[in-house]
Amino acid sequence: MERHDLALIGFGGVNRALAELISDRGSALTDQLGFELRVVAITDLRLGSLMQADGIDLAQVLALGPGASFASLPGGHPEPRNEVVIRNTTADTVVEATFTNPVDGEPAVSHVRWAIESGRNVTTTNKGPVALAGTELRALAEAHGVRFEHEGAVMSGTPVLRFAERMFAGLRVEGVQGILNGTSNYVLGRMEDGLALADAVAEAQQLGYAEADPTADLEGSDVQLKVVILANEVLGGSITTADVTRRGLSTVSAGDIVDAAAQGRRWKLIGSARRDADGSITASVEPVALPLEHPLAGISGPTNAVAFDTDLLGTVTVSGPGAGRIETAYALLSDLIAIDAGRRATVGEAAHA
Ligand SMILES: NC(=O)C1=CN([C@@H]2O[C@H](COP(=O)(O)OP(=O)(O)OC[C@H]3O[C@@H](n4cnc5c(N)ncnc54)[C@H](OP(=O)(O)O)[C@@H]3O)[C@@H](O)[C@H]2O)C=CC1
Ligand SMILES: N[C@@H](CC=O)C(=O)O
Repeated sequence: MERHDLALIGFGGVNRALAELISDRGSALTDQLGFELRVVAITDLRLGSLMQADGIDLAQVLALGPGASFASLPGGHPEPRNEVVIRNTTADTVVEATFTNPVDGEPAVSHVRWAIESGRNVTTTNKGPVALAGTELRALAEAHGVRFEHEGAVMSGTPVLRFAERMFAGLRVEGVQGILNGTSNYVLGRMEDGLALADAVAEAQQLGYAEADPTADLEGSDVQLKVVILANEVLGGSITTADVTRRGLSTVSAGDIVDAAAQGRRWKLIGSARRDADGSITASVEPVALPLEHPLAGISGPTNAVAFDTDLLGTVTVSGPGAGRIETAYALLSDLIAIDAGRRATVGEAAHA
């Protein structure tokens, strides 16, 4: 049985959910996938770092209480030492799930770069490296013969990037429009129910939907990153966040939400990108009061949806979870499946050469 050894960078909601999945499902998951997953390193800001080449006992680390440190375990250290761990781990694949920095993507961009430079595959749910350094990191991965996978960077575990790459290969996508942030969509819905903004945000944090700084969710910078990723990967653009105009939810009051409901409308934070006649891309993030009959008006809670405008099929809409710890851990699993499929294809090609 083939095995992938993993180094988890960041041990918050998403990477913990991946560890739980591996630990709880055990051999049933191995049988289902046709390969084994083993965690050999973990780093985290608070817990420090842990390297055990024979495999970490995930049940043991998942049971560590508040204030615990990896320093008390064999192979443990009180500091994360990300660069030391990433460059020296026995893992073949680095799983990056630290916080998304919407300004320059750091420290995650460096984590991904170190992993690729040291010949390791990367899977990440972190939007920073993909949106802000995607071109560089993809080229680096190709040069080093490793994979850079990031399905969870848009719409969490809903496999929208791979869907677009594979299913739209023979047509032209002219534009995308969607609800691309679970937290803000959840918050808007709860405010329609009469909850105060702060209470709705606290619920979204508790449920594991929100960013470390939820301002990124509410004020649209998280959606700005996702629009950049969709524009560059699906529309073939090369835009940056500076090319995406942005207005967030602070421009919508509780009164506006009540008024919209009375008029048969619902506020949604809409991200969009469109290829213009001259080939350039126009992109934006803004709250829009959609009429109830609009296809995106019924997308509620942490669910997201993206509508692709295509030349041959008209509009194709994909909806599904846009946030959540387990849902996002599934995105990492789907990346690991893609990494394993790539490895098998390479082995197969070598055997036929
Ligand atoms: N949760 C979701 O629904 C989704 C999340 N994502 C993305 O996935 C990533 C992880 O999300 P999530 O798990 O929810 O976030 P969390 O904040 O729960 O987890 C991030 C973890 O990384 C740790 N960390 C921060 N900086 C470092 C560092 N330099 N070195 C080591 N560890 C570090 C944090 O420590 P500390 O808490 O001490 O800061 C925390 O434990 C984020 O980039 C997020 O944007 C993407 C799609 C959906
Ligand atoms: N905070 C984000 C998580 C996924 O990217 C969101 O709420 O959508």
